[in-house]
Amino acid sequence: MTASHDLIVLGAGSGGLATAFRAAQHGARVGLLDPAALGGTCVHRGCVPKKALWFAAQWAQAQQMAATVGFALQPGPLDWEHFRQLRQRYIDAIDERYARRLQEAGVQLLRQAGRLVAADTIELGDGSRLQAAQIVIATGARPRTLNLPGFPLGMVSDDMFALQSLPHRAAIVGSGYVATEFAGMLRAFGSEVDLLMRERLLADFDVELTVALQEQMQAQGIRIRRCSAVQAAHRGADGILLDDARAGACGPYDALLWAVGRVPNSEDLGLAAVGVETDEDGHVLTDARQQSSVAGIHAVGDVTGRKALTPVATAAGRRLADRLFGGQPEAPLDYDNIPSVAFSEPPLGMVGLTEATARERHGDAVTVYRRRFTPMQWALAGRQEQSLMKLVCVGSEERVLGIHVLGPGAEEMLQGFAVALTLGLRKRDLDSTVAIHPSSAEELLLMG
Ligand SMILES: Cc1cc2nc3c(=O)[nH]c(=O)nc-3n(C[C@H](O)[C@H](O)[C@H](O)COP(=O)(O)OP(=O)(O)OC[C@H]3O[C@@H](n4cnc5c(N)ncnc54)[C@H](O)[C@@H]3O)c2cc1C
Ligand SMILES: NC(=O)c1ccc[n+]([C@@H]2O[C@H](COP(=O)([O-])OP(=O)(O)OC[C@H]3O[C@@H](n4cnc5c(N)ncnc54)[C@H](O)[C@@H]3O)[C@@H](O)[C@H]2O)c1
Repeated sequence: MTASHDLIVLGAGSGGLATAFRAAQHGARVGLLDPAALGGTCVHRGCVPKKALWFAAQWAQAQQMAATVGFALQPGPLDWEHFRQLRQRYIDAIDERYARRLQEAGVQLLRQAGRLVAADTIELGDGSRLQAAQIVIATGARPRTLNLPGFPLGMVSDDMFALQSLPHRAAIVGSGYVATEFAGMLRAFGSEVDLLMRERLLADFDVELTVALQEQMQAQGIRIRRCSAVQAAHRGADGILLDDARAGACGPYDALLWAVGRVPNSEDLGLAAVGVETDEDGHVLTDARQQSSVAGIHAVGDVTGRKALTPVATAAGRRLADRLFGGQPEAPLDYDNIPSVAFSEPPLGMVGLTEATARERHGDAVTVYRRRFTPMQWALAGRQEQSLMKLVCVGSEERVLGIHVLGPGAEEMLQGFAVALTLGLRKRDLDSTVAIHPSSAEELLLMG
């Protein structure tokens, strides 16, 4: 069989699309397979619909604050179905844009699933075969399900975006990104929210900021049950009930969200038969250049189990395509300096190392600066909560290893600081930069 393509990509989510576009830019003949809508999790079940809901939650709070500061308006509930339709229209337009751009780029799009039958051969759902010297697995991940009684009574994050009305009483199991974000959003819309956490909130973030976030969430009325161990869910006369081995009986609830992590879409890809190694959870094992255990087969994005973020999948795919088809030297992704924001209420962002990781690596050479303050817009509206910012530095030069921000604006503020940190930012660079005033971001320049 002669090669039909130079590159075949399985999955048209963030990672697959980025790889396909970049490879086509370099002149490669690219085949892109996906049986589902273009854009994958991020566009249809992740970042985009989530951020739309988060904006709506911000507007719900802005209504309250506007009324407090003297606007003659009566804060009202969100017309959930109207907003869902607006959101869907926005998402449909993204899907259409991708289809048009793929055509313009000369990428052959096949709306089918594929699986490996040899190191250079993909079999499609209809039994036809494609061949290419380079294959990229970008099949993403899906919500984890738990094998416990009554699990189907609850929803996973995908289902949250199809909800037709706001649940009055909601339980959320988990303490990662999805749990924290939905807890904040549902509470902002007026739901009663119980958050049942097995581990600490947002375990990848600096503990000092997650403790501050947890306190603010509790002050907003979110009931947090720590060290939870949910064993079963069942339906009672007035809603869903949970059996928690530590917290006891919980509920009743109108809605239950299992936010207990994600598992890779790798089991139907024929990986074992061609020798592609996976870890015990099914993530495709890759080296720093996205290469799997089989020459010519690569993987990017959530299926690899590395940081499961859209820009990471995109960056990995682009670098891989540059290396394979652009003749560019290897530039492995620096996983230490990936900025990330949890769209909690308020948002929590970080780039670089937490204080704990910095101390593990550098011991007493670490210096920490922090600042707590009430943002002006909150103070005006009578809110007492404080923003918390933290710089983690190392050595006599005080190179900045980590920047952490909890508070309004964190989600926009951190991107520029992430550039500086990547370029080797030192504390004195912040000291000598002229601030923008009045702003929250200037506090990062005024520490110490
Ligand atoms: C609720 C939620 C909110 C999130 N919010 C954010 C956020 O704010 N910021 C952020 O950076 N990240 C966020 N993420 C994470 C982000 O969505 C993922 O990291 C990103 O979508 C991963 O991209 P991917 O290309 O690896 O996989 P995906 O986007 O999942 O794409 C995989 C694609 O592969 C296809 N596929 C599967 N099997 C096959 C097959 N055999 N053949 C062909 N195609 C196949 C699927 O149909 C899918 O379209 C969020 C995730 C969730 C769940
Ligand atoms: N803002 C963002 O960038 C954003 C938002 C959402 C998701 N994401 C990405 O998607 C990934 C998945 O998010 P997630 O929140 O589903 O996963 P996560 O890995 O962030 O958190 C999983 C949570 O599930 C809990 N858990 C696991 N098994 C459990 C059990 N049996 N009982 C109770 N709790 C259990 C863990 O304690 C943890 O709190 C994230 O890691 C992140 O990379 C990013």
